[in-house]
Amino acid sequence: MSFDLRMLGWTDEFQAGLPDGAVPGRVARVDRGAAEVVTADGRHQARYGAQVRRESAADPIALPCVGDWAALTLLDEGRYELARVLPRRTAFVRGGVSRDSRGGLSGDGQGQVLAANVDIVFVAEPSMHAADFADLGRIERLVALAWESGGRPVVLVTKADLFDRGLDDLLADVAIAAPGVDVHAVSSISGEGVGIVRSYLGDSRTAVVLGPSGAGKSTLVNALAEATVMETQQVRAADGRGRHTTVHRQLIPLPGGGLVIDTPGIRRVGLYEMSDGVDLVFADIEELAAGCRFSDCRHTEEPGCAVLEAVETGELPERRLNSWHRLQREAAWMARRSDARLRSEETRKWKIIHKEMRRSGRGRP
Ligand SMILES: Nc1nc2c(ncn2[C@@H]2O[C@H](COP(=O)(O)OP(=O)(O)OP(=O)(O)O)[C@@H](O)[C@H]2O)c(=O)[nH]1
Ligand SMILES: [Zn+2]
Repeated sequence: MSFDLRMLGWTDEFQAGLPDGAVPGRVARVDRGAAEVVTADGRHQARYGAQVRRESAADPIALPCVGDWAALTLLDEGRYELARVLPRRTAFVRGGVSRDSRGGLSGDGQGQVLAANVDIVFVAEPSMHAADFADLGRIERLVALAWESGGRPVVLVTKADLFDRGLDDLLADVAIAAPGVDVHAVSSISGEGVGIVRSYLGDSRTAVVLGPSGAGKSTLVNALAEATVMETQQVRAADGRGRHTTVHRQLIPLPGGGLVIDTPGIRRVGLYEMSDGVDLVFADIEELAAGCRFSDCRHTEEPGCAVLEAVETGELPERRLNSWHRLQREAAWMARRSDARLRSEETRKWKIIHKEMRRSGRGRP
């Protein structure tokens, strides 16, 4: 089997970062200490070289992940070694990482990259979910994550065929929740919108599909792939197998061009904490907050809260403030749960707050 590297997303930019004599390959799956890579002449298992082992021991952010482009060295025995990860264009990172001033990633030894070099982030939100309508707050959260990754978010209102009361109104609401982001209605059953989704994957771009369980992600990927590359809920229910036992392909080339990355980590990515992205999505609230009397105002019941005032006057939809509160709670919860380092910081913060309270308490008449 042979592959045209360009069809796998190889660009001049990556070519420029390839050391002389190295063979380029794209990571399709990772295991401990080794990766499955796709090169121009097929699929190979490649063990990590000394540099990768050294760098990733210091900071797991340097570990190869699905979607990475790698420089491979051909060993004598015809085997490949993964010598180096080429600079990532975009990355979904979980925990402990921030972007530096140049937009690059700098880890603190805690982060993990879930997928790399993703160009398009489809945020799939079902128009109808059981008896519920689309959840605008969830769209905001996933769009925030998409921006944080460096990829371009596109919102897909899925299962559009199930929605029988004013889809245009719903799409208009979604557009408000995701400013500056394209929004499309999609039905994998009727085929509506599937062509539009495909059009984003021109020039061999790489996409992920984020969204809650049951949003129709697998069904959509199967429609794009024109084949069953992923098991949908129906199939899983039918054969009674556990939902997460299925081993499916993680880097899926589509017949019409473009690729989709799907890994268990990416599927759960919506649960992870986020910081910068939330600020971007809630720039309106951040701006209003500058007018609050207290600089650490939580916009709940504080006197002189400019955000609550804006809700009262109708300037800020109350739903948006509620979303912001929920995101703050979730982010704090996830951070507390997933990161012992943050946990100790949290303790320290509360110690300072309590000390501060005692101090100001003493100062009162
Ligand atoms: N009516 C309708 N049903 C759909 C559509 N897309 C998916 N479904 C159904 O919705 C259910 C869930 O679809 P999946 O594709 O498995 O959803 P998923 O987002 O991959 O779910 P997880 O794998 O749990 O994350 C299945 O029963 C699908 O047949 C659609 O466009 N219209
Ligand atoms: Zn406030």
